[in-house]
Amino acid sequence: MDEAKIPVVEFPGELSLEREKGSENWKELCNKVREACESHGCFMVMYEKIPTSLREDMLVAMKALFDLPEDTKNKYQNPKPYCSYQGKCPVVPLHESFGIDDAHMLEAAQEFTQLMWPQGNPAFCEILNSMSLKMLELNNTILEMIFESFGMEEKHYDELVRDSTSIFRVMKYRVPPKEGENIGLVPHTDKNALTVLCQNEVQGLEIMTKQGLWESVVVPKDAFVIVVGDALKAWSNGRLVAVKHRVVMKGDKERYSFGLFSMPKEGAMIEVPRELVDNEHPLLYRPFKFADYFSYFVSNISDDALEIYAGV
Ligand SMILES: O=C(O)CCC(=O)C(=O)O
Ligand SMILES: [Fe+2]
Repeated sequence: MDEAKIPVVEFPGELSLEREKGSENWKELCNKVREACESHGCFMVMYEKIPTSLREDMLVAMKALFDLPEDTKNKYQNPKPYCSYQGKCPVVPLHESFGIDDAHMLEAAQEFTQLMWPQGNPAFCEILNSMSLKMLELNNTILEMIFESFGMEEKHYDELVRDSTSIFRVMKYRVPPKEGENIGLVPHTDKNALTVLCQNEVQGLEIMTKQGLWESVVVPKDAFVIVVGDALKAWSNGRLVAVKHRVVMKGDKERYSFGLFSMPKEGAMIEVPRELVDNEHPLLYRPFKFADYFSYFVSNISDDALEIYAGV
């Protein structure tokens, strides 16, 4: 299998949004980000504002979480689809995950930690909370860059960020059997707006090219992978690509990954801004409530859910 050549964008260490905004460097960076979302629907970011030590702490903390007894992990139930603890799902037997709402808010991180460790685990809570906060900041920065590059009014960005919520997912993929199933996560597009992913050193993420071929994404140790989801694809009138991806396990090491999934709030509408419709880009999606689309997807799992549900 070929290795995917997805763009790598370096965010300068001193990237301070307020200071850099409007500068030529900043504009160049914004264009790079948008172009990557248009051509590939994903890219990698080197982002020094999340220190290596925090990433390492997160991976150690996650291992302890997944090492808890099955009964304890099963206590985590969340009414949102795909968020409750998922252990032995027959479709993806190697996959285990938790989806935690708004873990960047201290109370949410505390509540989750308390459920898993009734005797307390302040270190876990602190790591979970600060990692999700920093990943949410990165997510919002990238959204802002996309808006800037489209030359759109700031009010759109404000609306999008104000009307969004996030889920922090922690995932473990078991070592595959020598012979037999090695799929870690089935092919899908993310339904949310934008995803920021991070993983341990075990590779396995694959993306589908526009030609329909699978390519492996080799993620460098310090990189974050950014993935465009259906909500952003629809909002951008199809200009940004919601890339199809999956996880395939090989070798004899467990894979751990975690991701920040930002998405429109309950009740929020996705509507293509007028600026993104013209003769060359006729309107592709009608306005719709994200939550309704998500419910539609959950009950009609289909690769073309977005086109069927919101296509004009
Ligand atoms: O584990 C990964 O790297 C990818 C996870 C993913 O695609 C998802 O949870 O939607
Ligand atoms: Fe995904």
